[in-house]
Formats: sequence, structure tokens, C-alpha cells
Amino acid sequence: MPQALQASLWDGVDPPALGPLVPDRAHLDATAWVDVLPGWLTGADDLYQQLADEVPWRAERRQMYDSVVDVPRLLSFYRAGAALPHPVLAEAKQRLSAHYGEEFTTAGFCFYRDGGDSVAWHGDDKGRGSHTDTHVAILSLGSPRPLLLRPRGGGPTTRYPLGHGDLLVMGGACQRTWEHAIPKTARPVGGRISIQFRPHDVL
Ligand SMILES: O=C(O)CCC(=O)C(=O)O
Ligand SMILES: [Fe+2]
Repeated sequence: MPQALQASLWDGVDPPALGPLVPDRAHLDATAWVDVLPGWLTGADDLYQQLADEVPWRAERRQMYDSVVDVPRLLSFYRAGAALPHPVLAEAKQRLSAHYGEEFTTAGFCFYRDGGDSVAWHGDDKGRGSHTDTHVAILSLGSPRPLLLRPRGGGPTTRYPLGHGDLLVMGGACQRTWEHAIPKTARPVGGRISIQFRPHDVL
């Protein structure tokens, strides 16, 4: 039986639904923190497949020193005001805005097709995040992949496993004083879709 069909027989009877928004906070240091809520979104097997099939994914290429290389993941960006591909994602955006007291306006989608896809160490600091405390909320679907965090000045790496339906929110000074990454893995992993909700001018 194909994997996608099998998954939908197990889980497809339940529509996607968000549970209570009661994350656990870990303080990375005095000014940066991470909130984690495993399984915030349930019943999302069909949603994962719908997003994989229907989001207008783009493959990007970027200048890297003197060559142009493929960005190792597929991307799609829903700007402020754009209709999201499923109502439960609009609900997630609205509930995150109410909970964190800052309006999440945009949604970035990343599709990690397999363990060869990744995002290198970076902060979301091409905007307000370079000088202002803000939030970046990540909803993870599909195969589990760890999100790594490390202080910019150097120091130990912390690993947050992100599974199907899990929420992770980076807050405070996290985008300018810490870096995050999704490393490649040689393990055989399936696809993962990450949805990043960001406030105005956080990129
Ligand atoms: O895949 C993720 O959850 C993180 C993606 C990310 O850090 C970014 O697109 O800025
Ligand atoms: Fe990021």
C-alpha cells in the first residue's frame, strides 16, 4: 500500500484541529527563549499531503561565493493578507497573534524533501529582527527533523526535535543573538513541511 494512502487510513478520519495553546518555555539566556508545544496540530496527515501537492513550491538558486547553487529545500511565501492554503493555518496564525500579543502577518513554507534538504545556520534578522525583540513561530508537519539553536558568540548547540504537528516559537532576542539550523541527515527520512509565521518586517 502506498505510504500516503496508508497514513490517511490511519489518521484521515479526523479533520486537522489545534489543541489548547499551552507551550512550555525554555529560557536560552536572559533575553532569548523558545516555547515548545508537541502535537499542537492533530489530524494533519491529509493536510501534509494537501500542502505537498498544492502549495506553489519554488526551487531557488543562490549565489554562493563564485558559483550559483540550488537552495536545498523548496519554498513558498504567503505575504500579509494572502489566503493560506487551509483554514486551520489561518486559525493557527490568529491564535498565535492573540497569545503572543504581536500580529503574525506572513507565512513562509519550506519543504524538506528528504535528509539531503536543510537550512544552514542563520537568524531571521533581515528586518526588524536585527534590532527588536520579536517572535517566529514554526509549525512542523511530516517526518521529524531536529531544529538546532546556538548562541551567535559561540557556545553549545541545543537540539529541539520537531515532529508532526509540533509548534516551536522563538522569542525575545533569539533572532539577533542566536542562530538556528535544520541539519542534513544521512538517515532515511521522509518529507517535512515547516510553516513559519512571522510578524511584519521579520524576514
Ligand atoms: O524548517 C524550519 O522549521 C526552519 C526554517 C527557517 O529557519 C527559515 O526558513 O528561516
Ligand atoms: Fe529561520
